[in-house]
Amino acid sequence: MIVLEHSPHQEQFIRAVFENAHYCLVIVDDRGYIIYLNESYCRFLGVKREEAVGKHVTDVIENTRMHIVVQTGKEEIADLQYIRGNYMIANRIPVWSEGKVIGAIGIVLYRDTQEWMKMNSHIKSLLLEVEQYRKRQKKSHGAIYSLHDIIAISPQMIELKNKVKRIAAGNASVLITGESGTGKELFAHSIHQLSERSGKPFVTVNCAAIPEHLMESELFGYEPGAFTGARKEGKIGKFQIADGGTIFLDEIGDMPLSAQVKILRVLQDGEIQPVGAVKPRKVDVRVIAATNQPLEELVREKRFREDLFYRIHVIRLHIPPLRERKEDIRALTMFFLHKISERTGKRVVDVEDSVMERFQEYRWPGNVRELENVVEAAVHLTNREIITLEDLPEHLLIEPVRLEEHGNLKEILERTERQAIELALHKAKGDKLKAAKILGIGKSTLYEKLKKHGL
Ligand SMILES: Nc1ncnc2c1ncn2[C@@H]1O[C@H](COP(=O)(O)OP(=O)(O)OP(=O)(O)O)[C@@H](O)[C@H]1O
Repeated sequence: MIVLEHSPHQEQFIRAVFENAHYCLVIVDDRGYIIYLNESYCRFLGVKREEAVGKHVTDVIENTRMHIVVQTGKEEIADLQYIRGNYMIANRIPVWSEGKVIGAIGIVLYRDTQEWMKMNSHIKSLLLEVEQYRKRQKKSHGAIYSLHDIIAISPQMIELKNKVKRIAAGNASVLITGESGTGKELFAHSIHQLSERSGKPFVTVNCAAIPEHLMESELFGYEPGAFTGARKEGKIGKFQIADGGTIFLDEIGDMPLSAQVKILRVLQDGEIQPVGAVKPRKVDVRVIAATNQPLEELVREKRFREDLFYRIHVIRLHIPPLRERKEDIRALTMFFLHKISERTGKRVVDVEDSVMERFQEYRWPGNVRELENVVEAAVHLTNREIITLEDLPEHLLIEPVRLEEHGNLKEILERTERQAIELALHKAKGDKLKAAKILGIGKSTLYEKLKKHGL
């Protein structure tokens, strides 16, 4: 710059550096939001500059690590990055000011020459081979979901996804709370995927599924001959398998108190002590825990250690139940329809308006998992391309009245009448005459009521 100040062509030089056609350039701020993307990169990614600037870099560039570089402050030189079907070479350089990282510059080199193509295909075949090994390894100890797999339209969920982007890099423990089936596991995977630990193991432990007397050896392993009945060669615990990566303690509310003390020790000192070992061992593991139980209550009842509770909920992500984010229902339904149709090869493309209305009213006690199961069952049941009320399970059509929610008696009666008609139509497989018979009313009364309820 100092040199350029003396040049009458300063602007042209700067433009040539920034907009050079041979490389792609991106600049992000300290939170990973794009503040500049050069024309080559826009063209390469197929995005408009005005749309990309201001977005989080992970929303625009595949497999980027720019948001991690601004967190770690460490430059990454000549890193292989897979973008749009090709391996590129990326340099990511943090920019510092007054002792703080204020952003980062990313440069992706690509030249459309035969040479590069040759090298690219060579790298591709090598990496394909590596990928096979990785996949095998990941199946047992890897995160398979990323933030892209979390379908979200509601502001609460979009905010949660943004929060994940902010907290993924770093080592702070995360506590994910929410009812069963809300997507806690998906979020845990995504945090790991977005973190600098993503190349290392992601190990899941379902605390509710392990009997209390086996918990310690499962988590921390044991030494050869540690106890009678132990394996001769000893056993490696989940914390050791996860070393360098992340451990996901699902259903942590079910963790016995004896194991809780030991987890506290890992969090405080980074040490584990396998059963029967004389000396502790160092491990570097990030802990993500999830629960659908009110941990605060368990703490009050002395079933969960208070000190551990504070340690694990450095960052808390609360995933709201589906009934509190109704905007997501349509998007999730369409997503599952598409996924299940593809898997089963049965073409089902939409749901009727009445089905969507029912989905919006239903309380979804099993949350997204229940919605997925309902859509799956309906796809199997239907013989049309559009799901109708007849394809839904009965319990979805008639729901118990909750006084506090469903208004006065007139409203409750109206609602119950509508549900009874829907159920009768369901049982009669859409045959209105039959449905009227089931309900013990005349055909014309049924037509009147159908009209009244907009069915
Ligand atoms: N926002 C979402 N987008 C796409 N799929 C989702 C979403 N939320 C949940 N799912 C799907 O719903 C199912 C349940 O999700 P998940 O296992 O993450 O829930 P959970 O909260 O961990 O449940 P539990 O407490 O019972 O373990 C999974 O099949 C998951 O893929």
